[in-house]
Amino acid sequence: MTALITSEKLTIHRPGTSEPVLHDIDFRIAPGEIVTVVGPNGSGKSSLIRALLGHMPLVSGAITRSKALRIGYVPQQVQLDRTIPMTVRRFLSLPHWVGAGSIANALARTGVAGLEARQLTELSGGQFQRVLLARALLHDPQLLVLDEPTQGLDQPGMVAFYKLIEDVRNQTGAAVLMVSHDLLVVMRSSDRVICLNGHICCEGTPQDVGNAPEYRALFGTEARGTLALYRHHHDHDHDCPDHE
Ligand SMILES: Nc1ncnc2c1ncn2[C@@H]1O[C@H](COP(=O)(O)OP(=O)(O)OP(=O)(O)O)[C@@H](O)[C@H]1O
Repeated sequence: MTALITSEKLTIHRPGTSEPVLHDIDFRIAPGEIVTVVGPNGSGKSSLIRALLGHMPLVSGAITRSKALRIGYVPQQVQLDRTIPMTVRRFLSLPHWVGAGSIANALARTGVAGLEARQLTELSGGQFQRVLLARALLHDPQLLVLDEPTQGLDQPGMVAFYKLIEDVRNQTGAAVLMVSHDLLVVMRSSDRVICLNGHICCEGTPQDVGNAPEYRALFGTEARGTLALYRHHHDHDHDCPDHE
């Protein structure tokens, strides 16, 4: 299948220096795929995202994006002055006007229907992340790029959010490229995981990566055990609503 974005031997430096942040990154994401990038702090996850989006200069290598690719991006840091009054409706209509129907659909799709008139300052962390996701969905993206989308959410909030991402993928067919620290839950909903530390240490299915010595060296064996826990297949019922 034709990839939405590929990179070959991608190398980038820390801005203004000749110090490599990432080197020799071969990457691809296909339509409908959920790919998660994990790695320690400073391992270059956000830099990879920014480079793939064309926001960072390449030192060497090449990036190819499919023609007229529609991307919905939620950056790691959303610069918002939360003291300035702004309704959800207004936020979703910036910088381009968006019709009421599209706003209502996007909010419904992300599980926060009816919040149009609420002030951003009044939203909980989980509601705000869902509003950000709704904003990224407004223009019918083929690729959703989410850099640490569950910051500030508690464990049930994270699990619910990743479930929502899976639902969105299933409903819209959009591919999803995510950066996350939430090893405990994020890998469960991924088709493919890339473990980064300046270069690609290992990649593959969540199970493959969880078993990889490179991954275990970075995150320890406990992460693997937890991953196994989250990947297991249930053949019984119980009362926990977030647990499939
Ligand atoms: N604008 C910048 N100016 C200087 N150095 C930068 C800049 N952006 C990133 N870096 C450096 O590049 C390296 C990779 O940073 P990056 O944010 O990509 O890592 P990360 O894996 O996303 O980290 P985290 O998990 O902490 O978000 C770090 O050493 C960081 O200090």
